[in-house]
Amino acid sequence: MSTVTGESSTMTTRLEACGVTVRFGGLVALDGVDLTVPPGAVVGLVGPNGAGKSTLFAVLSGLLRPDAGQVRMGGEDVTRASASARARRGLARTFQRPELFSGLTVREHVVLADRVRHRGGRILRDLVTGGGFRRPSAAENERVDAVLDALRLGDLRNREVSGLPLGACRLVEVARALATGPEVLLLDEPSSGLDTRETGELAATLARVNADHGVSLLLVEHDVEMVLGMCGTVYVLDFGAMIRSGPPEEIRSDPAVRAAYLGTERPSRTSPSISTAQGAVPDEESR
Ligand SMILES: Nc1ncnc2c1ncn2[C@@H]1O[C@H](COP(=O)(O)OP(=O)(O)OP(=O)(O)O)[C@@H](O)[C@H]1O
Repeated sequence: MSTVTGESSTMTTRLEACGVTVRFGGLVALDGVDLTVPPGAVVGLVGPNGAGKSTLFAVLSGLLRPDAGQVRMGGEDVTRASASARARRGLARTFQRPELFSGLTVREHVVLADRVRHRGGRILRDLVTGGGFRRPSAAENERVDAVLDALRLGDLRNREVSGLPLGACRLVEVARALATGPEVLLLDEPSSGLDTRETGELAATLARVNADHGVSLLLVEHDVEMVLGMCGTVYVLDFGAMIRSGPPEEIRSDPAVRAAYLGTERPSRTSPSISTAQGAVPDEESR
């Protein structure tokens, strides 16, 4: 990406996809896709079923290497960097189905993440020697409590995560991610399985995390309303192509976006296996 003066603007972005193409056999799942996550931004990625959202998420998080194009962090090419190498550079993620350790408490999840950040490779030695389970130091307690309080998880801190409601498990994942000190947090379908009230609460919490910690957020979501409500910039994928990006008010009224969601005026298909679009972009009147 260049400015009109030809000066590269990539140093101002935390995470970037540049011309990313992914093919699965004859199917073009992503076709030269661009996406930018600036510092402190809340960015959303939406699209009908089969549009390529999960594929782009996998490329950005380092689980899938693209056939063409680049992924950059802070302007540096990380396309060939592993997921763990990207994590060390400040990328964290949550999962559609929370990946937590059932025997550990909420607090222990965050303590472990804090130790990964502050003790680095020594945590492996600690786990072998039993040091990983030592009592947290005063400094660790202070940092962990700050994260738990930020996510309003204080009352649940000593509860084992097994048995917690899904909404709380999602917050534990976010807390664990925050404790690693990320610059960018990728959220994979954060509203999945939550009801309207829980989704609203989660959106408010994420907005607070973004405002208070300056962490850039990228949400990949089926819940278009959640994305339009909380993101400053929304990207819309359809059939592997980025058909629009812009502020929510533009996206909401864009004819191409509405057509993509309503399944009309579709571009020609690259594969007959692509499923029918579901859901619709809500208009202002129906909100
Ligand atoms: N491993 C794979 N092998 C072959 N085709 C794949 C593979 N993964 C995804 N696809 C295809 O790539 C296209 C994009 O899939 P992807 O899962 O990225 O879409 P999506 O937008 O996340 O869809 P959904 O909203 O339904 O989760 C689809 O046509 C899908 O069938």
